[in-house]
Amino acid sequence: MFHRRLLCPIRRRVVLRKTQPNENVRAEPFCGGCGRKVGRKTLLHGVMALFLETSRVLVRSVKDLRPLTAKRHRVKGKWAATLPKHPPTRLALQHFDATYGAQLGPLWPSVRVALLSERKYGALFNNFSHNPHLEELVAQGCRDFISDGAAEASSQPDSECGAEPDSSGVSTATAGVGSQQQPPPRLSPNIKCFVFPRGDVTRFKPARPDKFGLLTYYLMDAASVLPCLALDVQKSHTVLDLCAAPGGKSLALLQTQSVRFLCVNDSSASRTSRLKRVLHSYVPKELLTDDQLRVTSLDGTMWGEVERNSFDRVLVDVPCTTDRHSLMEDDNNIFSRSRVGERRSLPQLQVELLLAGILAACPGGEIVYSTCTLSLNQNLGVVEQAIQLAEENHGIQLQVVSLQPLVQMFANTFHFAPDLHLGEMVIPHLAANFGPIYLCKLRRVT
Ligand SMILES: C[S@@+](CC[C@H](N)C(=O)[O-])C[C@H]1O[C@@H](n2cnc3c(N)ncnc32)[C@H](O)[C@@H]1O
Repeated sequence: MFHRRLLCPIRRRVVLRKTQPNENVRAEPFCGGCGRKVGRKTLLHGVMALFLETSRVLVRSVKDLRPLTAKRHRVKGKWAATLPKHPPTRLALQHFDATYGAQLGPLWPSVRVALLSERKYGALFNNFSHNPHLEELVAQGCRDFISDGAAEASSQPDSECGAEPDSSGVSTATAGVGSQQQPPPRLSPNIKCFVFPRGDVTRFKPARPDKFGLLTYYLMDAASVLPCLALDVQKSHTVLDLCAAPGGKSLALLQTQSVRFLCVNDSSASRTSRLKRVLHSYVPKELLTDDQLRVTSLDGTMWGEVERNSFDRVLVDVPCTTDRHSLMEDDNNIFSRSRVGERRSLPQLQVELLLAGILAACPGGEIVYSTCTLSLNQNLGVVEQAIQLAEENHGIQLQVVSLQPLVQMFANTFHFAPDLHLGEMVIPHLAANFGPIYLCKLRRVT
């Protein structure tokens, strides 16, 4: 058996890998981490990605960049028998090339490289911990993108979207039915999410517990905070998080310290247990009492049968193709051949969940729908269908609330997809590798 050093542009580390046995031609290089073939083009992209990550040089010598050349072997290695013929990650990439290539056009190659590269995290600061680490984060070069965005927006003159600025310079407008003005969202000063600057791919250290055992920050895709900001939770609101596990967004909502009552639900029992663990690791016991928090494990599509017209705010963060995960991990991958039916029925499940969320909101209440996929079928398609079904089957009228003010506030932190006619989408970019996150806000008129 021979081993060669190889640079994997997907896992982006140099690995040792047994070369393929019984090959007498020049083999394609393989990634030792994920088992994928690595073409020269991808290899180049990987090198470029590494080059951008100047602070984290993983290439130890020029030899590392050489493609793997196979040697002759007589014995067939075991690994060949266990390697799946069609790894789900490769099926996912083929699927995305076909659909997103057409959808995003010239943007797709750069989004593709970013999706295949290491994602960037944000540190959601835990206000409930006795936290001496704020200065530490700032000293490392991190900045709170939320307060920075709000400060930048307040220093700008009136935005282009024709909306009224509020006292803090944040503004909003509605599109869709009636296209009326909306009261502007007021971002809670309590919610802070730290990120390293553009192009800086330094990793956060794992959060440490404070003297009471509460962790000081929660690492999550910083773009995942946007649906929580879009929800615009105000003092004394009741909030439902319909698909809540593992709990990053629930935690972000609690950080606002405005929620009077939060109901967190997830149909998966194991993920609900994880959600409870997260809440107990970040939130003091006295804030987790039954009159402030309810944890349930129900099928969210049935929520309308249980509790209607109740909540001021509803977050519907649905299960989706989780594009990044699908490209990186073969385990539990929705593109595996055994899960084709489940994947195809996702948009139907998403429509049912959004409709249940709409029914759970009170008239005048607001609903935010979000996913972590670039798929039009799972994003705009679902919202359009849910709006139609709400009207036809339940006589509920909805307004689409423009999120342009949020986009303008955070344009220096995230890359947003241009020209979406419904909702907004953060698209991955090598210099700011967050997302994908799609979000769309609806307001119940009746
Ligand atoms: C994208 S994840 C939610 C992530 C979560 N909001 C967060 O920020 O940590 C989607 C969740 O939906 C849950 N789910 C799937 N089908 C569901 C259903 N019918 N009702 C409620 N939850 C469901 C999954 O178990 C999964 O935890």
